[in-house]
Amino acid sequence: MSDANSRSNEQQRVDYVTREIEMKEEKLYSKSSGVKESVMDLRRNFWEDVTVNLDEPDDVIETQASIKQQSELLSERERTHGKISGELKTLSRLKDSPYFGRIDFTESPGNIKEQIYIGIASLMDHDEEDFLVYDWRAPISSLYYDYPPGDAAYETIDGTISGEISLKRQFIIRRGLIQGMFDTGVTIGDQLLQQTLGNNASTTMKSIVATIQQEQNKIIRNERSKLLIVQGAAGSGKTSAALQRIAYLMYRYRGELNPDNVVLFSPNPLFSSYVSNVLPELGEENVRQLTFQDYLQNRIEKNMTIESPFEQMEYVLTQADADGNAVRMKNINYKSSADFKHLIDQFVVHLESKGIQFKNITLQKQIIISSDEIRDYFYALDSTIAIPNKMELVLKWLLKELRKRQKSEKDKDWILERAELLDKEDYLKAYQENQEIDVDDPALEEEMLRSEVAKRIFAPIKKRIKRMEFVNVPATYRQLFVEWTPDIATQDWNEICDQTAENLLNRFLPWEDATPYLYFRNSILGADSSRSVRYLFIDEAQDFSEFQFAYLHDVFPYTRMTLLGDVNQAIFANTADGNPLIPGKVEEHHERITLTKSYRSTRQIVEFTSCFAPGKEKIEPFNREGFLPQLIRLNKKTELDQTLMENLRKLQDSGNETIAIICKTMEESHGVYTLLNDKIPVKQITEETYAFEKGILILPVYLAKGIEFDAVIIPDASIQSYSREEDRTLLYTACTRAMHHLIMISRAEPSEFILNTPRDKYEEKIM
Ligand SMILES: Nc1ncnc2c1ncn2[C@@H]1O[C@H](COP(=O)(O)OP(=O)(O)OP(=O)(O)O)[C@@H](O)[C@H]1O
Repeated sequence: MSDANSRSNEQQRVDYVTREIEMKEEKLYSKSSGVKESVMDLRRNFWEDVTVNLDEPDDVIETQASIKQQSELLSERERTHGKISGELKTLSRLKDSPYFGRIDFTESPGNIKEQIYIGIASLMDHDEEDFLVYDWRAPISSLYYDYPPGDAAYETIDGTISGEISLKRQFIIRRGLIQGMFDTGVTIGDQLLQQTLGNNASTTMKSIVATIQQEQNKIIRNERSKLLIVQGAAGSGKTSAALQRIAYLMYRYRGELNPDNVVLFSPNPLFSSYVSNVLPELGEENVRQLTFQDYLQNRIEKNMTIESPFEQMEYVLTQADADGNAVRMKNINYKSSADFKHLIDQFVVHLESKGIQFKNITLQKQIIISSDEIRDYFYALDSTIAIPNKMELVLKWLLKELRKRQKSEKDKDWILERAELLDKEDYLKAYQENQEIDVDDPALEEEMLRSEVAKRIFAPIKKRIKRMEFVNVPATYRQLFVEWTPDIATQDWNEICDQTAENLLNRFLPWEDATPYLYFRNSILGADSSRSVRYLFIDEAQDFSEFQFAYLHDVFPYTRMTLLGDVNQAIFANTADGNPLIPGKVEEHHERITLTKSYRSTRQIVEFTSCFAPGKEKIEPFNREGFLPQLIRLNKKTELDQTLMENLRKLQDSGNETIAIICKTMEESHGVYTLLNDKIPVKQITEETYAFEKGILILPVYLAKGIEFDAVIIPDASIQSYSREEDRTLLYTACTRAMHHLIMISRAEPSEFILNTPRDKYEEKIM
C-alpha cells in the first residue's frame, strides 16, 4: 500500500468516525433537549406543582414533603442533563481530533491483527460493539507509549497479554482532517514534539496526551506505590505527568474515586491557574488544588497571621545582614528539621501533667465556667488517657454544664427581655418544633419563648466549645519557649525562644512556625486525619522541609502520595536537608523515578543551564534548536532601561508573546517595574496574581516556579546578585523558565555561575 493510498485510507476512516460521532451527537441532542425542556418546565412550574399550605402544623409538614419531592425530581433531571452535556463536550472534542495514535497489534499466539486507534476518550460504533477509538488510559493503549514496533505486552486485570506491534503511527488531525501522519519507533513523536515545543508558550498548560514519553508513562500509570517520588530536571514534564496521572487515576477508578479524593499542592496561586485547564481538556473535572499555605491557614485560628513562604524568602534574601537575621536563620533551620518535631513531642508529654492553657467560658461578659475549673477538670482525668481524648471528655462535660446553665438561665427575668432576638421566622420555627403546645395557653407560650431565647443565646457558646475554642493553643505553644526547659536544647535555643515568644504574643506565625504550630495543635486537640484524601500530589516538593514532610505523613497516613520536584530548584531556606527527593533520605517503602530529559527549552538553553545546575545528575536536552543564551555586559554609559527596552522590542518583533523579566527578589522586581512602567506596557506579578496574560511580565524567581515563558530576561545577572551557593538554584530556576530565548544582563562583573560556563555555551555582547 503506497503512502498516499494509506493516507487516503486513513482519511476515509477519519471521515467514517466523524460521521459516527455526528450520529451520536444528534441522538444526544434530541435526548438533551427533552431533558432540558423538562428541567425548564420543572423550574417554571415549581411552585405550582407543590402544595403550599401553612395553616396547620400538619399542612406545614405536607408542604415540606411536597417541596422535597419536587426538588429531588429537579436535581435528578439536572444531573442527567449535566451528564449529557459532558458527553456532548467529549464528542465535540473527538470530532475535531478523534485520535492521535494507532498501533497494529497481534496477540500471540497467532491471533488476528487488530488496529487500535487511541484518542482522548473511547468511542464505540453505532452497534456499541467495536471500539472505534480507545481511551488513552485503557490498558491496551499503554502499548502505544511503552513499546516500539516488535514484541510488546500490556497488563490487564486478568494478567499480561503479549504479542507483536507491527505498526505504530501518529496523527495530527484538526477539524477532521489529517494534517500530519508519521510512523514511529519508541520515542513518540520527534516530529510532533518538535512542532508542539517549538510553539509559543501558553498562558495555560496543555495536556501532553499525544506525546507522553515512556518514562513519563511509568509515573502516569503507577498503581503499586504508596509513595512515588519523582526527581526530574527542569522542564522534564513532572507537572505534566502529574496531571496526566490524575486523569489516569480518575479513569482507572471511575465510580470509586471522585475529584474530592484527590488533592494537589501547588507552589503558588498563579501556578494553580496555569495548570487548571489540563484536566478539563482531558474531559475530567478539576481536583482540589491549593497551596500548602492555604491548607495551613484553613486549619489555624483565624486571628493568627501566617507569614507566607514568599515573605520568608524575601526576608532571607533582602535582609541577610539586618539585626536578628542570624537568629532568624537558626530559627528557620531548626524548625525545618525533624528534631524540632521530636522536641514538640517531648513538650506534649510534659503537658500530660501540667501546663495546658484554657480559656474562660463567658456569657454576657460574665465568666460561667472559669479556665481554672476547666484546667482542674482536665488534669483530674485519668492520666493514662491521651490528651486529645481528654479534650473530648472536657468538651462533653462543658456541653453538659452548659445545658444545666441554659436551663437555669431560662427562668431568669433577663431572658424575656431578649425575646426581641427572635424574628417572625423564628417564632414560626419554634411553634413547629413545639407543636404539642397549646398556643392559647399564655403560660406555655411563655415557657416556649424562654426556651427558644435561651437556646439562641447559648448556641454560639456551644459552637465555640465544639470547635475546642476553650483551649488556648497559642498560649500553650508559647509555653514551649517561655516556661519549659527541654532536656537537650539545640544551640542558640534561648535566642530562638525569645524570638518565637515575641511573635506569638503578636499572634504572628513566621512561615517556619506555621507547620510546627499546626502539628502541635493537632497533638493536643486531635488531628483531622484527612481520610477522604486518597491521592495527594505535591508539586515542587523540593521546597518542603523535613518537618513538613513528617507532618504530612502523620496527617495523611492512608493516602497515596506522589512527590514531584527537582533538587536543583530548591529555593527555600533549609528545605534540602531530609528532603525525600534526595536518594537515601527515605527509608520506608517507596518507588523513585528520575526524569533526565528536558523538553521545555531549546538545546542551547538546556546545555547552558546544565553547566551550573547545582546537582551532578545528567540533564539531556530534547533536540530542539534555538539561539545561544546571551550575556549582555552594560558599559558605563548605557542605562538598564534602554537595554531592556531594546531587547524587549526585538523579542516582541520576532514573535515572542510571553516575556518574563525574572528578578531575584520582589524588591528588585519593584525597581524594574518603576523603571519600565511609563515606557512600555508591563505587568508586575505578585503573590496575589491569580492568572497571567500574554505580554511582558516582571516577577521574582520564586513566583515563576513551575511556569514557562517564550523568553526570559535576567535584568541583573551580576556577581553581587548571584554568588552564594543558595543563589545558584535561584539563577538556575530563573534561566530554566525560558523556552526559546534567554538574555542575561549585567552591569558589574557577571555572576561566576555564568562565567564558569564554557564560552561556547553562550554569547557575550557589550552594550
Ligand atoms: N511528553 C511531552 N510531550 C509534549 N510536551 C511535553 C512533554 N513533556 C513535557 N512537555 C512540555 O515541556 C514543558 C515542561 O513541562 P513541565 O512544566 O511539566 O515540566 P516540569 O518538570 O514540571 O518543569 P519545572 O520543574 O521546570 O517546573 C511543558 O511545556 C510541557 O508541555
